[in-house]
Amino acid sequence: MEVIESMNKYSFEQIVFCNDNKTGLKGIIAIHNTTLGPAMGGTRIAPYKSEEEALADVMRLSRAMTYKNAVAGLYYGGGKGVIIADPKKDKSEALMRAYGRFINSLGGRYIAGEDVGSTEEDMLAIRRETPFVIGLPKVYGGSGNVSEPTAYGIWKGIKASSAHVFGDPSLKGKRIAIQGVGNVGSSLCHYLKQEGAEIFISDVDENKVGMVAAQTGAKPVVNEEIHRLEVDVFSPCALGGILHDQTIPQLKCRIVAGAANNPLVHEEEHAQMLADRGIVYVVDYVINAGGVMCASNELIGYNPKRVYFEVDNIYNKVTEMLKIARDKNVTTAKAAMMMANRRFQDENNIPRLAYSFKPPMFSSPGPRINSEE
Ligand SMILES: NC(=O)C1=CN([C@@H]2O[C@H](COP(=O)(O)OP(=O)(O)OC[C@H]3O[C@@H](n4cnc5c(N)ncnc54)[C@H](O)[C@@H]3O)[C@@H](O)[C@H]2O)C=CC1
Ligand SMILES: O=C(O)CCC(=O)C(=O)O
Repeated sequence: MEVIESMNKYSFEQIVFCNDNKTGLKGIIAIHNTTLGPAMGGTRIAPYKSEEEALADVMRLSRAMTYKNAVAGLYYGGGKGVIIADPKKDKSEALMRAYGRFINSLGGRYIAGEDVGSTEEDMLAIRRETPFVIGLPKVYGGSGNVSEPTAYGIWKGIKASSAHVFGDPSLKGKRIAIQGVGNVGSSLCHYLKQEGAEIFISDVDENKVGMVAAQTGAKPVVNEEIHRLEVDVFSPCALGGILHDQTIPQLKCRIVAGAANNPLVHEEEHAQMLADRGIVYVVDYVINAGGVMCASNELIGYNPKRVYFEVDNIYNKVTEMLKIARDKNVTTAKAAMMMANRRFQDENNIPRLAYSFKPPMFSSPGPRINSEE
């Protein structure tokens, strides 16, 4: 892959490759755009098969953060990090701290948070090296696990899309299929259960399916079949890249709305394909902003009441996106991009907060790191 060529094509500002022989850290930080403020986004830890795969993932995730933060009304730009490692086997505090030192060297241009494979404890390890991290445990003044407000936002977004498609936001009796019952998917099930929806779930991890089914009454489905179910809403809450030329024709739903980042393999082309089939696609970065809205609150003093008040607004953002798409006869992907671009125009004359953010260094002694350090 021609890296700078590719940065140029998608208007990336900076990509940082991180290597630390001592701890085995191999990471990439992609800063897409800092027009609205410092780049903010989670760090994903995954056993990528190649550097190319990791680079492609971090670039795509990073771009989505630019638009997510913009549509959410946050004063942050878009960035993301990836660490090439198996989170179950290869993670250590020393490795996370080495990564934290790379983040620190960027002087606040990138603020890290959690993503798939990283935890609150990992954010705490990073915090020992840099103030430019969010998603800390609650006992350290952080917002804790942000999956709960993410799920709340997904629930609200599904209700908004239901109002648009069926003329009623109520999900009572609606059939909803959720692919992936990890942190967000399982929490979403609880909201849907409260409302009396009929829930279908799948996951590659059978134990999670069993547990969530027992707690919520959701019906387990074979993972390969979940997207083919005849339902009102298909909610992808696992990993991205699951909707493409083969799977889109198999869908039998009216709405696609879930947490997974980048569920479409090709954003525009597959958004069009869904629209052509009469399926309403709720753009990932509009509906799944609850996590970053919550975690970024830490920088102004975490307040759960304010978080839920702000995340509630996802209902209005989804409604607005669907209205733009209908009124202008464009895909929802284009409509969401229009909303993000309007934000960039609105902010053009506002002085940047970007690099004035300097929280104090972390003072707790915390756990010891291993003797290698
Ligand atoms: N946690 C959050 O606050 C946010 C999460 N997201 C996105 O939402 C998605 C879910 O996030 P989390 O629940 O936090 O992750 P998680 O790792 O807790 O859960 C993901 C679940 O998907 C399952 N899974 C993995 N591959 C699968 C496959 N091919 N088919 C079915 N199930 C599969 C896993 O076993 C796991 O249970 C991710 O794409 C993440 O990037 C987006 C915004 C915020
Ligand atoms: O929750 C965070 O801190 C990061 C948010 C993020 O990376 C995402 O929304 O995909």
